[in-house]
Amino acid sequence: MTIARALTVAGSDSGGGAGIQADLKTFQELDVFGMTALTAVTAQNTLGVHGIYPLTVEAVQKQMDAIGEDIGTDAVKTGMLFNSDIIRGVAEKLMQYKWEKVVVDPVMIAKGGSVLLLEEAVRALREVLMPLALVITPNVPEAELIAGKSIHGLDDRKEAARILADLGAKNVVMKGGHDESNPNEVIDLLYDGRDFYEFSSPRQETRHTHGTGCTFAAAVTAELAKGRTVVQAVEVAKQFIQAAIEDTIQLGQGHGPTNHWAYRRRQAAGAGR
Ligand SMILES: Nc1ncnc2c1ncn2[C@@H]1O[C@H](COP(=O)(O)OP(=O)(O)O)[C@@H](O)[C@H]1O
Ligand SMILES: Cc1ncc(COP(=O)(O)O)c(N)n1
Repeated sequence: MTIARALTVAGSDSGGGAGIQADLKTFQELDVFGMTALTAVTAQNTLGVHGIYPLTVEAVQKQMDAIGEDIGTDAVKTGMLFNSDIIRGVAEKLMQYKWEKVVVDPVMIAKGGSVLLLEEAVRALREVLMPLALVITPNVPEAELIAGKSIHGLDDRKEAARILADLGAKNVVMKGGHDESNPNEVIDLLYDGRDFYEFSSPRQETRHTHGTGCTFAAAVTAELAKGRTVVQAVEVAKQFIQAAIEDTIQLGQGHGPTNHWAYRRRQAAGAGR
């Protein structure tokens, strides 16, 4: 039996809702063999980030070497990279192993406001990592910072997506969770350098959105690993995150995690009908 493989290069969330943990759960649910290269350990729960312990560049690169020299991977996702040294080290390994299906989730700030990417690292993200991205998945505040442009509504998002594509990302998925110009739906916007595609879903009234960005990008990565096109991968990822947000699980006292089982359970229920 052959199985699609995906590697996530990201931070650990002890609370299990975001970071490496969200990525692995999502890979597993989408039938992809998940592997990890940790960049930082966070002490985190639904109430916030209580400690950040970055790893050395050597430790990050050694983990990527361990995968590159043996198992190999069909796709790679990057999440929390924390500083410019780690970004440069990761970029070096992506090039060395010629990993081309690279999904960059430019994680910057946790939902509670904690900084997951130092300010000094934004330039490296823009100059070194973005040109290696097959897909970049910023939320609106991240897109504003990278593009250097404030965003209010869909037209601004389109313009910012063009700026990000000019910086080298082959596909830009600008997620719509933070776009409050539309109270009823959440539109994730894909720009492939030529055309725009909109993926819309009803906006859910919930505070349980911890790890939504990680989960969405991990689903894109898993589908790319299986050989889907970018448009197909985003389509599945949108359904995956919508199910994960709708079928709430009640954990913790703050911004709770999403339900990583929901998509598969819905598929199984649909198949049984
Ligand atoms: N309230 C919501 N209702 C439905 N989908 C949402 C909601 N908030 C976020 N999403 C979805 O979750 C994913 C992450 O969105 P977003 O909040 O923009 O990014 P991040 O989690 O990185 O801040 C996107 O696919 C978006 O469509
Ligand atoms: C280790 C880690 N990585 C990423 C996020 C961002 O989470 P979100 O998907 O909610 O933006 C997080 N809170 N912790």
